[in-house]
Amino acid sequence: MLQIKNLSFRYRKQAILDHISFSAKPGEHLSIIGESGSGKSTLLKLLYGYYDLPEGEIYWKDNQILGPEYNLVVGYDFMKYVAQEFDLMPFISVAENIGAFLSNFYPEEKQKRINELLKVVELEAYADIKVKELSGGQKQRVAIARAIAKEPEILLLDEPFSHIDNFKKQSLRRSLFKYLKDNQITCIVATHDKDDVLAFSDQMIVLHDAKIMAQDTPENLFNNPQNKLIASFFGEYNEIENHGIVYSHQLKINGEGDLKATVKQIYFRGTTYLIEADLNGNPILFEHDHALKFNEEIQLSILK
Ligand SMILES: Nc1ncnc2c1ncn2[C@@H]1O[C@H](COP(=O)(O)OP(=O)(O)OP(=O)(O)O)[C@@H](O)[C@H]1O
Repeated sequence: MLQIKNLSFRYRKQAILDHISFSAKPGEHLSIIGESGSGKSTLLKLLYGYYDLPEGEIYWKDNQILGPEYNLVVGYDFMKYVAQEFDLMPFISVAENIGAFLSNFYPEEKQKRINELLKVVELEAYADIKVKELSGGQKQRVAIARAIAKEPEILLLDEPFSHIDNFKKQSLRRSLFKYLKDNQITCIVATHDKDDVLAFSDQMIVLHDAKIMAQDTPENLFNNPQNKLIASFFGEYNEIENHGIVYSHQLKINGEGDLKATVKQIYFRGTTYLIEADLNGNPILFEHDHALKFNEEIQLSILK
């Protein structure tokens, strides 16, 4: 079990994290979300032992995670951290980077393991290419493969797919997160992307004003967003008098609906159109299966 007890941290005067506590079981997938600057990366660095803790404690099983004051070399063998700036060796190949920390004692085993990792991050075709010749997204995938090469017990991922294009992102995400679950590797992911969370996380933590604003399963937080910050992570939403937070997909055109609005903007979104309408002088957003006309009068009802 990963246990974070009463952790507080500041860089200078401003509190970045203020009495944070949570835990994660072996094999669990936990996401940390929050606005830019809310302390997600700082929290991952603290979990890794990158900084000394002024207050609070972090444990993995019976090991206390300690900072540079106690450890000559930052980090622990059972934990790997993939930062936003991945620290690779540019002049050697993708395969050599991935295998850099694997034992040379059994070369065949090592090659087999490298091939398996190349497959997880879908880089088989790039095995012999030097890392300096890769794009940012390809480098990110090498960094992930290298981090899981020695099967850590915990993997800390900071925006793991931020450099990866949409063509690759979906399948890579499924492949990596399935690999981590199958191998019972605890995974803590700092992310801005709901698609990293919804289908994969066992629990999610929302950081705001240096505190944990909410902690629950993605399903519960999605279904009952307690505030606008949480709703905005999941998608477009409205705040409607007497109804509270209503996602755009929860509004439907209905001749008997009691919300009378006028269409003002239409945005094509692929499977649906996002329509912005005027409701008593305030903008309201809803999804619809086809485009509507500018200034068309409509009636909406809420499906919750
Ligand atoms: N080394 C540092 N020295 C001083 N302040 C720092 C340092 N690193 C981060 N900060 C500040 O701490 C706050 C939290 O930063 P952090 O990188 O943890 O946020 P984040 O939630 O990961 O942001 P993002 O989503 O943009 O990556 C920010 O205000 C940032 O400016």
